Amino acid sequence: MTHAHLAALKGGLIVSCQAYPAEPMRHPETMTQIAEAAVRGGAVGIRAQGLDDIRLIHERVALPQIGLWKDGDDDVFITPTLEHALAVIAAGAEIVAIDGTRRARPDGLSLAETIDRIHEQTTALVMADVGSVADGIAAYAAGADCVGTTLCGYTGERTKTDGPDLEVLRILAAVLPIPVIAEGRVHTPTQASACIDSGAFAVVVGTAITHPTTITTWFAESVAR
Ligand SMILES: CC(=O)N[C@H](C=O)[C@@H](O)[C@H](O)[C@H](O)COP(=O)(O)O
Repeated sequence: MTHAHLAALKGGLIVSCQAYPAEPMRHPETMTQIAEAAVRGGAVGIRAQGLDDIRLIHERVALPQIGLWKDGDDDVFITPTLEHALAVIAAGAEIVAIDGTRRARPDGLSLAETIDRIHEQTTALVMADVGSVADGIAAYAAGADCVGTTLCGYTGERTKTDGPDLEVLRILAAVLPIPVIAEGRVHTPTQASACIDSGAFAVVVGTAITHPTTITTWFAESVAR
C-alpha cells in the first residue's frame, strides 16, 4: 500500500527547484516562485533543498514536497544525518530525501537506524537517494519508502551517463516492491518518457527546468563556432 503523498506522485513529473551556494537565484522567494511556475506546467511534486526554501514552498505550494538538506564536503552530503532529516521534516517536507548509499554516515548511524528513527519520530516518508543497484537493494532492506536514482554517476560505482541511468532504473524497478523514482540528468522530455517506460514510478527533473545557468551553457556552446 503506497502512502497518499507517494501515490499523488505516481506517473508524474517532480520538479527539483535548487540553486547552488552563491548563485544569483539562491533565495527562498526565488525558488518558491520557480516551484509555483512548475505547478502551472503540470508538476505533481516539488523537490527542494535547504530549510528556508522547504518552509516557504510548504507554505505556498500545495503539492507533496521532497525535501533535502545538502551539507558538508564529505561524500555523504544529501541530508547526511538523522538530525538533518528531522529538521527537513520539521520545515514541512512530506518526504525526506536522504543519502541512501552504503557509505558510512557522518553521525555513525546505519541507514536502517536512520530510517527507523525517522519513522518512529515522524509521519514523513523516506526517499533513499542511491548510486547503484546494490545501494537500492540495501536501501529497500533498510526500510526506505522509495528510492531515487539520484546519485548514479556521482559515487564512483556507476559511469556518469549523459542522460539518466536507465540501466539501474530498469533493474531496481523490476526487483523492488517499492516505488523507484528516476532522478539525475533527465534533460529532455524524451528521456523523461524513457524513464517511465523503464519502470519509473515518477520522474524528477532539476537542471533542465530550473537551472538557467546550465541551460544557457548548453545553448551558448551550441552556437559557438
Ligand atoms: C547529485 C546531486 O547532488 N543531485 C542533487 C540532488 O538533489 C541535485 O543537485 C540535482 O539537481 C537533482 O538530483 C536533479 O537532477 P538533475 O539536476 O540532473 O535533473
